[in-house]
Amino acid sequence: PQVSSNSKPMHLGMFEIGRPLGKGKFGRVYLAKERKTGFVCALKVLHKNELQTGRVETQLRREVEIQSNLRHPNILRLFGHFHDSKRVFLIIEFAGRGELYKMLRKAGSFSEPRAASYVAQMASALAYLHKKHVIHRDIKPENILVGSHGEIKLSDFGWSVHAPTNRRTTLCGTLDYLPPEMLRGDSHGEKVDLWSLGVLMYEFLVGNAPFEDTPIETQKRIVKLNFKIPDFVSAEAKDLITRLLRLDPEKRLPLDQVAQHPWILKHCSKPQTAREKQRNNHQR
Ligand SMILES: CC(C)n1nc(-c2ccc(NC(=O)/C=C/C(=O)c3ccc(F)c(C(F)(F)F)c3)cc2)c2c(N)ncnc21
Repeated sequence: PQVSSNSKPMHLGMFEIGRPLGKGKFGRVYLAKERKTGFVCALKVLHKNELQTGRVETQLRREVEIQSNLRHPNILRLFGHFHDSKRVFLIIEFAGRGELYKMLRKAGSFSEPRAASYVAQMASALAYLHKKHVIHRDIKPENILVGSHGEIKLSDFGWSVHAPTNRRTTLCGTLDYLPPEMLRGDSHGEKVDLWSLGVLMYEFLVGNAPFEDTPIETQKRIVKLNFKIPDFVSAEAKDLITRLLRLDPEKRLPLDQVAQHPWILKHCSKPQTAREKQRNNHQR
C-alpha cells in the first residue's frame, strides 16, 4: 500500500489523527489514517523551534531520499514528510506491536529460538542495507519495533550515513553498543553493525548488554573486549556472539555466515513441507 500522492504536496488535513503512540525522539507520534486511501501509518510531529531548522530540512530530505528506495520487510519505512508554519510531520510505517526493548525489559531476556529469529531478521535487514552501502550505526533494542505479525522492524535512520565515514555520532545515547573503532574515532565501515548485532544478541539472551557499566568503565571494557557470557547461554549461541564481538572489524563474522551459523539454522530452519520431510526421511 502506498501513501497516495507523491505528486501533490501532502498536508495535515489529508490525515485523520488517531491515538498517541508515545513520545519518540524529538517529538510525539500518533496513529494516523490517510483519509483518501484509509492507509494507516504513524505520524511523527516535530516542532521546528526545537530543531535547528536549516540542517533538518536537508537532513530530512536526504533521509527520505535514502529511505524511499529501501524496501525490506525488516526495515521500517519513512514514506515522506511535510511541514506547516510551526511543525514538521514524518509519515512512517506503523509497527503494530510497538517497541522491542519494552518486550525485552518485560520478559527479562528472550528464549534462544526467539532471539535467533530476531538475529536472523536483523542479519537479513543489515545485509540489505550494506548492499546499498548504508550503515545504520545505531543498532540497539530502542531502535527496533515489532510489526503486527511479530516481525521486527529496524528503525530510526536519522543517524544512518553512507559508508565509510568517521563522522562522530553525538554520543547522547548509551555507549553500550559502540564498537571500539567508533570509540577511538577511527574511520569505520559497515562492520560496526556486526559488532552491534553481537551486542544485541547478547542482550536478547542475557537481559543486559555485555559491557554494561559506568560510561568510563564501559569504554574501557569495550576496547579490552572485557565481557563474560553466562553459562546458561548455549555453546552455539556463545560461539556466534564471540565471532561478532571481535576488536578487529575484519575478523567479525560476515552477515551471510551469520545467517548460516548452526545456532541460527537450528532455530530458524524453515518449516519443511511434507514432501521435504518425506525426502529427508528417505535419505536418512
Ligand atoms: C512511539 C512509538 C513507540 N512509535 N514510534 C514510532 C516511530 C518509528 C520511527 C520513527 N522514525 C523517525 O523518527 C525517523 C526520523 C528520521 O529519519 C529523521 C531524519 C532526519 C532528520 F533531520 C530527522 C529530524 F527529526 F531531525 F527531523 C529525523 C519515528 C517514530 C512508531 C511506529 N512507526 N509505529 C508504531 N509505534 C511507534
